[in-house]
Amino acid sequence: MNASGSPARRSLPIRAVDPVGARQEPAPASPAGPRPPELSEKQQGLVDRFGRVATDLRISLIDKCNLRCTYCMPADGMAWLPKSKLMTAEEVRRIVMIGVRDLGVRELRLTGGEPLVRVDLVDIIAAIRQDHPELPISLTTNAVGLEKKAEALAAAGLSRINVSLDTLHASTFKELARRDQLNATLDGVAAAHAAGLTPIKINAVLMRGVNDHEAPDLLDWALQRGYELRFIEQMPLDADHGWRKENMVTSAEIRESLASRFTLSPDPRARDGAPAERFQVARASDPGRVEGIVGIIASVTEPFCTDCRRTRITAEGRIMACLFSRNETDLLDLLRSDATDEDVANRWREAMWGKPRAHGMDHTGLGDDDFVQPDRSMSAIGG
Ligand SMILES: Nc1nc2c(ncn2[C@@H]2O[C@H](COP(=O)(O)OP(=O)(O)OP(=O)(O)O)[C@@H](O)[C@H]2O)c(=O)[nH]1
Ligand SMILES: C[S@@+](CC[C@H](N)C(=O)[O-])C[C@H]1O[C@@H](n2cnc3c(N)ncnc32)[C@H](O)[C@@H]1O
Ligand code: SF4
Ligand code: SF4
Repeated sequence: MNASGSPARRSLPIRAVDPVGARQEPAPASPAGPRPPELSEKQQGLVDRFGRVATDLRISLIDKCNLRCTYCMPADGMAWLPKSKLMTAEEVRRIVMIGVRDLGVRELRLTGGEPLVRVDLVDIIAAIRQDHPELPISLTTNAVGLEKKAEALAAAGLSRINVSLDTLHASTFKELARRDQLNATLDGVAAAHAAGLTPIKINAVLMRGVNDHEAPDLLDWALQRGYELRFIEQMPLDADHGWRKENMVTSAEIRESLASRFTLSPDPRARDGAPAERFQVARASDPGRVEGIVGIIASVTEPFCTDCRRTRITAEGRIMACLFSRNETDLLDLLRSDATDEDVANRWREAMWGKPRAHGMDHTGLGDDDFVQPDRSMSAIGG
């Protein structure tokens, strides 16, 4: 046993990799390819075959949602996981403990589905915070119902939130999210701001002919409130499988639309593995005065997979090494057996070792002929 009372861990062989060089090479033939010399325990993080190291853990707490965004969920007919198949609060806590203590995880994102739908969300956050006083814990949410929960979440130890908001018009919200909840979302964001869950980031997916003309208005709204807006290129992760590359609003188009009112210049801060490319924003009428930051997450036209630092666990406890993985690795069966933390960590390492190079394949190319959309929608993976 070690000092924390857990069974001592064996030293595992993990490939010694050159992150930069490895990214230039073709994908290894198989995840089970030659194994590297032994590294010390501390180096045994979530390393993959391409030298990337996952330090950013994203856990989906629930597959259910109270909205039905067209780019994510179907209008109806989605089968929810039974409660018995969802990770319990204690299981989530244990996974985070293993990730942080043994595998080099440095930040945690809780997502879904809609994480606010999870009744024990505050308790989950409080328990994780108790274990990890310094861990950045963030939440990605649609903010419906956040108005009543923001203070409790902040008190439990949540660090910050990202809120999805695609439009400032009630009718467009109803069309996109198939629910009439714009005001609930706006009230939720304001409450989060008041509770100090900052910096607040706003995620907007632009859909051609629906809300793509709103880009400058959304940015204006976010700047006035001190929020960091990010535009997201739509990815093929909709339950209806209706995504078409030619219909997607591209990063280039978004920048062009913003240029009607704003001047963007690259944010000098290092990107540091973040999906969003950030720009400093000034009004075209006053280009010398930077008013805030806007980000563009161009997963389709400017992929960032070479610097991916993410590891995901779905609500039913499966590791998805990549957002587009078609292979999943079950952790819940281990968690519900008498397996040790070391067994869990080893399975997690193995799963991440086999992480695809990009977009679930050995190359980037959402929408290419050989790209296969995962069966799961974004809501069922954990965005
Ligand atoms: N291709 C790809 N896109 C991702 C991934 N993770 C998140 N995204 C996209 O990025 C969007 C924003 O994600 P968020 O959960 O708000 O957070 P983030 O941008 O990852 O992180 P922060 O900036 O640190 O708050 C998601 O809605 C996805 O569309 C990923 O692993 N791969
Ligand atoms: C799946 S949601 C889960 C958390 C929460 N329900 C929310 O909407 O913020 C997480 C993020 O995924 C994004 N998303 C969903 N489907 C997407 C798609 N097809 N392409 C790009 N982003 C998508 C949403 O805009 C949201 O910001
Ligand atoms: S994007 Fe978030 S809010 Fe919209 S349907 Fe998907 S899970 Fe729900
Ligand atoms: S598509 Fe996969 S490899 Fe690329 S950034 Fe997302 S999770 Fe990472």
